[in-house]
Amino acid sequence: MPPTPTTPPPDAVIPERHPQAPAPGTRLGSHYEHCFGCGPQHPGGLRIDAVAGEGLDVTAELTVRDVHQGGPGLAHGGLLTTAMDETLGTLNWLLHAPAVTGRLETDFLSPVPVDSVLHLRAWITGVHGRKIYSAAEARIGGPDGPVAVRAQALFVQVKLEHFTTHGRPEDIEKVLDDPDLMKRARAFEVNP
Ligand SMILES: CCCCCCCCCC(=O)SCCNC(=O)CCNC(=O)[C@H](O)C(C)(C)COP(=O)(O)OP(=O)(O)OC[C@H]1O[C@@H](n2cnc3c(N)ncnc32)[C@H](O)[C@@H]1OP(=O)(O)O
Repeated sequence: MPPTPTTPPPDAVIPERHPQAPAPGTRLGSHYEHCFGCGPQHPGGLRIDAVAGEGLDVTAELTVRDVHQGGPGLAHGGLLTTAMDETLGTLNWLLHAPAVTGRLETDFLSPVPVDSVLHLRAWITGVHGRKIYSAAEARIGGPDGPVAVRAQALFVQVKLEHFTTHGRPEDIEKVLDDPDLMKRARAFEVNP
């Protein structure tokens, strides 16, 4: 496949796990209670709860439900892209720095029927300055099942002010009043 903006440059590095990264096997939970991808307080969200891997990698599972349909009985492509984005986003826990998706490329290799259990895996492919390169795949039915979706991403590390500057003021206020709503902010408050 030819290089794209999500292909790490030759001088990108594979960093060490951050000393405060969650231990392998740790459930990473939600970075924000109302996040569509992972938030337990979101009424219709995906509630992805990734698990830290041994290296710079994570795994997660998602059961495709009726409400995720695009075509009859099949998962919507945007829904699948969201699941990839969220799983890739949890890699930032391993580097212990907030980052947002700058670019996300998704390849849909096969249709994903409703009721499928998707086994998601994401891993870091390189870091270059503030740019974090990563890749992910979703397999149907098990960790060794057929690959249905592949993705490559470029996340850009940002300061927490990214959220306080750009977010809707009432939501920011709620987080400031109750930092438990945003696990990431709390983590950095405790471990700056
Ligand atoms: C609290 C933790 C939250 C974690 C959530 C993770 C899960 C959810 C994932 C998401 O849904 S995040 C939400 C969707 N993404 C966004 O809303 C991001 C919107 N975009 C921005 O805010 C800015 O464009 C961005 C922060 C990504 C970059 O702006 P900056 O002004 O900080 O940086 P700059 O534009 O100088 O770019 C920095 C580098 O990244 C490169 N870059 C940025 N965007 C790019 C892009 N789209 N494609 C390729 N390269 C890109 C850029 O070329 C440059 O490369 P160099 O350092 O080599 O010069």
